[in-house]
Amino acid sequence: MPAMAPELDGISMTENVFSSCSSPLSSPPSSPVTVPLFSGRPKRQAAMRAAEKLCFIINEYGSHEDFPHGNKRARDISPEPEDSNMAAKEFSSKRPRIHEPSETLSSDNGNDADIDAEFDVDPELDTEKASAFTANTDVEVSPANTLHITQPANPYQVQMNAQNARLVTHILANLRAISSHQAQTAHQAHSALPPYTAEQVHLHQFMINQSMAGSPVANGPFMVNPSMVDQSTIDQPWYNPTWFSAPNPIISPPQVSPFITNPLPFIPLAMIYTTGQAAAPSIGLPDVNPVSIDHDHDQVTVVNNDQPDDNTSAAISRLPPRGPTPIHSKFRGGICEALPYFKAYKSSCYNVNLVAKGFLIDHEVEKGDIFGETVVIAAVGGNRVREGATMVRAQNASDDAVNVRSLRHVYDHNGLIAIIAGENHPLYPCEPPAAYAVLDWFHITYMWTEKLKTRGSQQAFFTVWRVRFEKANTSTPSWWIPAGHEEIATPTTCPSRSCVACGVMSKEIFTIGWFCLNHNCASFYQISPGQEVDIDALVYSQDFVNERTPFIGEIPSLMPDMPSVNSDQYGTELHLRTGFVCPDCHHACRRLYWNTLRCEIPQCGFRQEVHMVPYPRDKLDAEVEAFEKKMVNRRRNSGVNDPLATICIERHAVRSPVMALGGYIVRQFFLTDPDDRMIGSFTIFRSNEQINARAGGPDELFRTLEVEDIGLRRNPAAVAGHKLEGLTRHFQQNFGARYKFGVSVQSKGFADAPPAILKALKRLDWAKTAAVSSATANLPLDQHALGDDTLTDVALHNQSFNELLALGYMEDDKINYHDDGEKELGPVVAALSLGSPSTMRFRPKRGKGFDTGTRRSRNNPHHVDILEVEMRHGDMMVMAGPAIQRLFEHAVTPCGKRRFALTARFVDPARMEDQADRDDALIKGAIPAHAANFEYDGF
Ligand SMILES: O=C(O)CCC(=O)C(=O)O
Ligand SMILES: [Fe+2]
Repeated sequence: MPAMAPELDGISMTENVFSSCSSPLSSPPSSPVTVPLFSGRPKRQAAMRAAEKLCFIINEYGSHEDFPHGNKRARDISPEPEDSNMAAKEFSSKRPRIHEPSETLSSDNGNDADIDAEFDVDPELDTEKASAFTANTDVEVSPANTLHITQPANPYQVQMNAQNARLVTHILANLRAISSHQAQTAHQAHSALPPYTAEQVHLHQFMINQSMAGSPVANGPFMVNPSMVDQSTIDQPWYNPTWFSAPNPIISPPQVSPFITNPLPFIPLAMIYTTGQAAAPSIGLPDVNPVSIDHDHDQVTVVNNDQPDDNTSAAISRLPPRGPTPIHSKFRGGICEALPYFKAYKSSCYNVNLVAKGFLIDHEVEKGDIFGETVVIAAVGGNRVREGATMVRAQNASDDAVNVRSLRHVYDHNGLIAIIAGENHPLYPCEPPAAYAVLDWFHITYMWTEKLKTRGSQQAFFTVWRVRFEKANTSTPSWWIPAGHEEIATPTTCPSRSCVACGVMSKEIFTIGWFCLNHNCASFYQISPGQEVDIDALVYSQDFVNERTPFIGEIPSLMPDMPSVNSDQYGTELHLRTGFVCPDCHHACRRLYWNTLRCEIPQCGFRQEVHMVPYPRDKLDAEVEAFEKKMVNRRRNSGVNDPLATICIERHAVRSPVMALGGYIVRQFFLTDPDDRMIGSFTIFRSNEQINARAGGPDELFRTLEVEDIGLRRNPAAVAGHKLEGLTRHFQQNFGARYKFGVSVQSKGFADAPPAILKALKRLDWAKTAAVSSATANLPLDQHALGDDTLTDVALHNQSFNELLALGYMEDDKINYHDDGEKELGPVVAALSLGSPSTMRFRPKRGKGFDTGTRRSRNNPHHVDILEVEMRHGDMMVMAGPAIQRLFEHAVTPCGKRRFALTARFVDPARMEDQADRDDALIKGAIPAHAANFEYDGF
């Protein structure tokens, strides 16, 4: 087990300084490297673009000669999310010189738009980098579909076609990862890494094949040097020798053994080659998390920087942990939803009012970090700066950074903090039992600043804060230490001394002797006056590592209480909306279902009903009263004197007079395009007590949905199945034809829908007809010809709805800006609001030519809202005109603890690509005969 290697480059194992990463391979690939891909039908454009991208990345991230030892481009790896696109954009701006043997490479089936979309090509971009690399690069496409990519000393041949474009992207990601490895190993000790298991190889092949789905696999690229495979694993029942040599690799689901926690461990493609030569695997320490999730909104925004898997440490085999984890999770969302002491989706430190509560240690590790049995040392602060296409930790840590202040508070006040370990921590002492596992409660025994070298630079330095955590309860064994590998350390005391220059006390933490660790002092890192410490020579002293400081105080349980409804609660309050730790298997679970707590581990099967208590009328009234007060102020401040809208830019939301339709008070707004042409209508139907109280009306529907299980659940909205999977913030159940809107929601046919759903559908059908007819009547004559051509097409607008999406919102849930403009959708969308009041806002999309002013949000300028409408219990709204969805986006924010929205659309089977989908839509969208009992008359 590499982490246990006794002596590494003069650093003893008890010091734990970077010991786990190394290469199992020694021989560099011979030159030229051949990256054989698939042969098949040539597609000139795709091949050329892929070649360009390859050239760019090679140039940017290191040549093949770097692979085994070089680190010249190491700082540029693992770009921030947006940067993977940037790289693609940069490479495409200037093309390498390309020689085309025209006789064989006709672009008969080329589709540039598709290819550009695939590579995020932006031909406008021009950068110095791109010109620098193109100057040195020649690409030749040979008649045999082989690309010869020539740079000084870097000849490549790539056989490719249009279909393997994605695979090329995959390879490029790996090339970068390999550079990452170089950067790290340059600083790290080397020891033999166990070879990959046969299973891991197979999994990787499977993953590549998945990404190649649909392409003709004529000549498989997957040949693995048998010396890289752990021979003892190849006689496992799932082993198939053809994985390692077959020209047509098996495409079958991998059989995941229990010891691989992530179903698709990421094994660097560079180990799969045909030359018989080995390249170094990527087990480096990526700089940044490749996927970032914005959880502030209901629809999480995930920016995927790389392959959705950064499981680079999967290739390291370690001993199993000695004991079970107190709490573990497959998902970061599970940890954040279930644990009160860690709710940081992006940061490593979670604080409440500047007091740190939980700390995540994962792949972002600096030299000198420790993951030990009792002591954990981690770097914090040291802001990242952009270096080329990458963010690197290079700025001095600020004393005022929130994380630093929050940790400092725990240190100063002798508090406790929970540590959670991510599976990619390169120093994980055991086989990580889960993507995330709670270690224990720790206290902070020292905080100091250190000087580190900027990656890839011998001269540049930056300071980080460093925190030494010590396990609070040392009488219980640490589960993460494999049995038989317990520490044998005699507790010591680390000497400390005050600095004569600044008076601040520093511990003597390094073997070379004492020096000042206060980065604000002139003597910082001066071993003697004027003499700088040699950073490369720094090794923690035994006295420092083995120092033990008993924790005095009570140590709470790590296990949070199960959410349960008490007498004064109703089931949808914020604190009941959280995840939970499964009492049976201790998996930290997200709250997936509206009225059930279900463990996310299928084999566990834990399930507990949540008793949803009907939300009392007086509570709803109180919500409306508070909402009303807020809105009155809003209207006053925005200068809008309208009983239904609080924001209204008249130019883009032209108001009709207030009307009465059925029993409702109705206001219609015509939304306009940048040239002031009316392109759609938005109609709000204000309900009243009489309408609400009628049989089959909103009161009855609300009461039914409150207690009936209609299947509401949250669904993955981003990187489904990945540990960073993002769920929608609200709960959904679709009825009728399936509505594909980026969130994967299954649909129940109307024949199986509860009466409440069919009743709502009939009401919405009525509202649609009423809204569209009055819009046609209200639309000024001179706008008929100017507007979107379908705006006045009543027949088109009158298609009966065949789909209804039920949304459930608990306290604080919402739906962020989006459009309902999927290509299968008809031009009208109608919704019925039940329960807590809410606002619905519209704003122009970016890049559509609107000039309404912008609002800065998280450094992203967004157009301001042009319309904000209030929706209360029983109200209905209708959006009509497809251009509304093309030009505007809308968001809904409920202001209360329980709201349902029932939104109906027409999903056009004729516009579905797949016959099976068409058939399904026709069957599920068919309105059953008994729905005729629920016809609605508008009162
Ligand atoms: O919650 C609502 O009222 C509307 C939801 C919505 O915009 C949608 O379902 O697309
Ligand atoms: Fe919507």
